[in-house]
Amino acid sequence: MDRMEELGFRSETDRQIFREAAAPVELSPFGLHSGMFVPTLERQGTPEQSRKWVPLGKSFKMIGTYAQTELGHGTFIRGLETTATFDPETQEFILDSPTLSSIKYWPGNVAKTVNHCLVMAQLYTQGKCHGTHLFLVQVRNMEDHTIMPGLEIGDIGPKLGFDGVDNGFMRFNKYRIPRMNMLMRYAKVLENGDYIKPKNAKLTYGAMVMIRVFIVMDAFKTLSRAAVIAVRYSAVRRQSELRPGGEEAQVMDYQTQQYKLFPLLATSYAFLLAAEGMSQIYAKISSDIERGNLEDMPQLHALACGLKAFCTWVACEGIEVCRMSCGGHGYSHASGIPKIYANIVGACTYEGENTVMMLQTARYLSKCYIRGQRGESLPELIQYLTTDLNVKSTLGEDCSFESLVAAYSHRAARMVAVACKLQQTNKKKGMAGHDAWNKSTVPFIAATKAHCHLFIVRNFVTILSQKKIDPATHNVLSQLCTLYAVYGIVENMGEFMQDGYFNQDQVSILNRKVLALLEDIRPNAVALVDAFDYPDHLLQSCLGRYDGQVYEALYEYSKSSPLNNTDIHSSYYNYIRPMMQKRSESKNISAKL
Ligand SMILES: CCCCCCCCCCCCCCCCC/C=C/C(=O)SCCNC(=O)CCNC(=O)[C@H](O)C(C)(C)COP(=O)(O)OP(=O)(O)OC[C@H]1O[C@@H](n2cnc3c(N)ncnc32)[C@H](O)[C@@H]1OP(=O)(O)O
Ligand SMILES: Cc1cc2nc3c(=O)[nH]c(=O)nc-3n(C[C@H](O)[C@H](O)[C@H](O)COP(=O)(O)OP(=O)(O)OC[C@H]3O[C@@H](n4cnc5c(N)ncnc54)[C@H](O)[C@@H]3O)c2cc1C
Repeated sequence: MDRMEELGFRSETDRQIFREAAAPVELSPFGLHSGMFVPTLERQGTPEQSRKWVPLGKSFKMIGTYAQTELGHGTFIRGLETTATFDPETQEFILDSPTLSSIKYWPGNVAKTVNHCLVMAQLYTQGKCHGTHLFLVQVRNMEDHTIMPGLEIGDIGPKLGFDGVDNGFMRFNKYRIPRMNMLMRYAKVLENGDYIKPKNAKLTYGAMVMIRVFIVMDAFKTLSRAAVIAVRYSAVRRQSELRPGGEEAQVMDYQTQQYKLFPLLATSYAFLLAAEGMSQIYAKISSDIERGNLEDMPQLHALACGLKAFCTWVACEGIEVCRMSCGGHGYSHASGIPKIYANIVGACTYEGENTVMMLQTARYLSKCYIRGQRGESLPELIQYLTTDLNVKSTLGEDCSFESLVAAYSHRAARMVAVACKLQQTNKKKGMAGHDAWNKSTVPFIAATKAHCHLFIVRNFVTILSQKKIDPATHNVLSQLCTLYAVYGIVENMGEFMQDGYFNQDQVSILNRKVLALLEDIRPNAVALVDAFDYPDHLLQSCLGRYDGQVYEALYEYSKSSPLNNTDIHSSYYNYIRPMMQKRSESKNISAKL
């Protein structure tokens, strides 16, 4: 922290980049403090509360996290069981974990690091429950870091990844906090216990929306790092004869290797631009919300949920492809890829389990579809829902951006319509609304993925058509954008072809185009990953080193393995030799084999 002050890093984004450089591939134990705890104090506290607590958070006098999930509930926030009951006599809230399943479980850095938490709890006052609200809770003594009386806190144990984060459990036993520790920007409890409700109960969920937006950028960061490693390694690795009798080929010259990696390279660029676009939309709508204009809150929620789920699912699948494309060395921690995967795959679960998030977006699409059918106006990003589904593709050999965006719009509009019609049919069959919904959620998930895919393709195309980029760079980026879109069609052809939108000739054009683009991109592949400019220190990879000295690095890495500290390991003396001796004694086996 002091070093960041010395270097004059003021913006949180710069500080985040510094933290990543200082502790590459490990997640900082202060990520949640800076990424959730402090921003939530700023956005959900009253001006007075923010003025009091935010400086303490930013100076790390107060170190916090976001404690919402419980043993029994993570997804269903309204089902959380931790209670915060107002006591007007003492002007305090009494926090309690009334059941085993109500124990807070998973909150990052709660086990050993933080001294405060933002706790999501069911608010009770005057004998009535007003739903979940956020409370600032001191959990450790500020002098000696001991756990405050009335709390049980511990670590939840080893996880798939996230080793830098001490995810913990926390149990409240009638734990008292001051009334003014409830974040009261939107909802309030007055001294007499009266509850003042917020303009919208979901304003309390704002911290999660913000992090979901950040996670879209994380999906880019992690996928692009894996792509850098895999593409650089594919340029260095020579294996097998491409031409009989010739020298062993760079594995990057195999068409299959290109088909594995170049679409992921294109996806990395697409996700970077999508993350930037999502952040701009978030900045605009969240500032409207802060000014009390909640009109676009549903659109922001839906977009953040959908992109967070879509991008993390695709990134995690892509990182695995990158790992496997590096053969055996990809499976070693020396490659750097397993750690990337282990740390990001949790994002398919945290900040909203992906399926649940997709269904939130689907719910929004369902409502928009109905509005569109009534001829009501729709937000710009959703207007494609009124696309004329009788129109067929005009795609030609050039696979123009316009024809590609039209294809993605048609596919998404068609699939949303299919899901909505199933929902409506279910209702007409006499199903209750919730059953009609549940029995159409599989097609809604598919439709929502198509919706997100359209957003990313359209965003990529829009930026290429709007930004001033030198012709040579524009040409390469256009190749990547076309590859991203054409590859997405080829890999999901059934969804594009179900209503005959493409004819057979157009399908052949697309299959030829994707292979031609691999050849177009091959000469620039290494330059395109170098352009991300990740230093070796950040990649922590023997395979993805900028200098390409892979085998030297692997050899040094292996020699540094702790198992090599001694020639003979203690297990020989403790287990192997006694076993061998026992065998030879019992079966007169000659010691000289
Ligand atoms: C300032 C710069 C800082 C930079 C610093 C660097 C930061 C870098 C960070 C990047 C990476 C971060 C790493 C993170 C590490 C891991 C940390 C993990 C933390 C957590 O996991 S915290 C816990 C997260 N938990 C969840 O997300 C729970 C998910 N569940 C829910 O959100 C809700 O339960 C629900 C949405 C699924 C359902 O809610 P509910 O039942 O109440 O609502 P309904 O489905 O019935 O819908 C009712 C209507 O409410 C709308 N709605 C719901 N949610 C929202 C929302 N959030 N906003 C707006 N509107 C919302 C629905 O759309 C419904 O509306 P309708 O009109 O009635 O349809
Ligand atoms: C690495 C990591 C870090 C975390 N950090 C934090 C933290 O700092 N703070 C915090 O509070 N929490 C944290 N969490 C907890 C996280 O937020 C929850 O695990 C997450 O919200 C998912 O909730 P759940 O565990 O209840 O999953 P569940 O919802 O129980 O998921 C189980 C299955 O049920 C399905 N399902 C659930 N509801 C529905 C539905 N309505 N429709 C269809 N299917 C449904 C899901 O799709 C899933 O397949 C973290 C979790 C992880 C993995």
